[in-house]
Amino acid sequence: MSYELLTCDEMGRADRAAIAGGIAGSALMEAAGQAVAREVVAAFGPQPRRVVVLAGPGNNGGDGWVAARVLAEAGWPVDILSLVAVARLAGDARLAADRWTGRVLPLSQAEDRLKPTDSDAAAPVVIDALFGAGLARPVDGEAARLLSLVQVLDLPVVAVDVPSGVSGDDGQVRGMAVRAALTVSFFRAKPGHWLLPGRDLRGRLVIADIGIPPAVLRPIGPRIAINRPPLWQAALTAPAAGDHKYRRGHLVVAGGPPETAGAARLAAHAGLRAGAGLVTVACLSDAMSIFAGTDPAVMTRVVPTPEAFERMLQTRRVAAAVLGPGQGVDALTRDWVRRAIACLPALVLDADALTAFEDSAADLFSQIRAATARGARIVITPHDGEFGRLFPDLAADGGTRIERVRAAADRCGAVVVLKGADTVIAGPDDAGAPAHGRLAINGNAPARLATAGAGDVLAGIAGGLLAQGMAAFEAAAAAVWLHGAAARLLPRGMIAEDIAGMLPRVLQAVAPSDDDGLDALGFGLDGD
Ligand SMILES: NC(=O)C1=CN([C@@H]2O[C@H](COP(=O)(O)OP(=O)(O)OC[C@H]3O[C@@H](n4cnc5c(N)ncnc54)[C@H](OP(=O)(O)O)[C@@H]3O)[C@@H](O)[C@H]2O)[C@@H](O)CC1
Ligand SMILES: Nc1ncnc2c1ncn2[C@@H]1O[C@H](COP(=O)(O)OP(=O)(O)O)[C@@H](O)[C@H]1O
Ligand SMILES: [K+]
Repeated sequence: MSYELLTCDEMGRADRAAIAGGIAGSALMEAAGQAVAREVVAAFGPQPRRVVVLAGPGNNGGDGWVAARVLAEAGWPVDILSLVAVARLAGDARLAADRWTGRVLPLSQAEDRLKPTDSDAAAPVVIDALFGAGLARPVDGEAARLLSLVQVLDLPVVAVDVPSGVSGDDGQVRGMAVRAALTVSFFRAKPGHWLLPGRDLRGRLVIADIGIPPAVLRPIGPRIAINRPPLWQAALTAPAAGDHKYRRGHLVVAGGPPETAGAARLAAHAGLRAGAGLVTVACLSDAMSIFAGTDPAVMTRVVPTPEAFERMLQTRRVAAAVLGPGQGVDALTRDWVRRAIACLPALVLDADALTAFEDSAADLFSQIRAATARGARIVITPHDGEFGRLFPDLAADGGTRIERVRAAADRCGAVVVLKGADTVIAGPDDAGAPAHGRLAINGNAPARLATAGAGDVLAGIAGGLLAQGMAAFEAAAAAVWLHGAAARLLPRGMIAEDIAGMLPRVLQAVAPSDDDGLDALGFGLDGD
């Protein structure tokens, strides 16, 4: 199983390298089209069913012509609607079209042929081979008309490479796209298969081997990956015989005022579950009874002044801290954050610890940079709203989600976890920094995680992993995946408090260095 994701440009380079290495482009296209046909048969066969191929002007269309021929040879009734005349096709796509011996329907017959007829046992299957990696502008005109017909008729769609109109680079829809039941792509998946709305529109994803040798990736050096355990599994620490609780890592969670104390409680509990040896909530005296009276394994320490907080961080063998959940958007939070950054080896800044710097983001970033320069591991975990407060220019006009998170990590020097349904984790592109420009897209989080406090749990998990010494990028990516996996084990109706309780099962499953343990959870590594 491969975890790298290739941008359309990187995929093109892989393609060209394979061709330069002696594999004919037409052979790659043949393999791609055959894979599409094979998946159509597997999903909709074995009884032949009427198929309509929508073929575009480039190589994506070429794959469609090959699939059409292979299906027709297997006895499936196939029609082709081509966006351009065959005479206008070039290269491998032209070769593929020239091998088609059936009819090519004029676009004026599209509606007639797409509509289910009385003689159809089932609605026709549409192979969407209009545009793939070469999508250059919004889909409009005839292509949009064809896709609208498919959408209105609600036909089952198999997309070649990506649903036409979805950008392989960022999952955004340019113009229009229709939802596929199945997408067959080649060699490696693309970021657009995993970022919304592309992830939603692509349906089930099959990545077919079309004979491109993996060695072509070496000079390309892909830096985007789907967030899966092999990315960080080796960095998880297991309790060792000689451990005591301080050696496993002391995590401090900043506790806020009584009315929002639940957030820090969730984070503290999750930090313990993630494996911190001990967790202390630091708070003012008015909240002490709340923190002390709840989670028996979590300790509480009253720190009446910022100086007392700093002294505690310096004298209690603190390995990491989580600041922000329910802490309050005020000068006191800023003060605690500055002191924690200045003296701790590892830190998660979430929620209020980010919002409190809305008007002084540059100040926060310069402190983070100074700390990471001396080796501190810092993770920030904004949702889109918090991200917009710290990076208003990037949020307003920062390109794709990937580009935005990358630019944010470069600017602030921390590992950035941009939370959402398709959480993205990015490390800064500093030469020599351990995270050096790496980026992971998470795909395992169920929508039921959109519940109050889920983010506090995530911050606690990340803090617990940092406290055990994990590198920042690995800890952040692992936390996001473990959080999603834990939620997936819970039924609808789950609330934030339930998540940490599933961590033992999830951690047990990912502890081995192979993937076998994951099967025990009841969900495999494929698809999502
Ligand atoms: N890489 C690999 O390893 C392999 C890749 N393979 C396949 O190749 C696909 C990439 O092929 P590709 O580069 O020819 O691009 P493709 O997606 O066909 O689009 C380009 C054409 O569409 C046109 N066009 C674009 N946008 C448009 C719009 N909105 N509205 C109208 N027209 C628009 C554009 O026109 P132009 O911009 O030139 O005017 C051009 O004619 C890839 O997705 C995969 O399926 C396989 O064969 C096996 C190996
Ligand atoms: N639709 C969704 N699908 C999957 N995960 C989601 C979805 N919505 C939110 N999440 C996840 O739930 C958590 C919510 O965090 P956050 O926005 O900070 O909420 P809170 O402050 O209430 O804890 C994040 O980890 C986010 O990635
Ligand atoms: K397509």
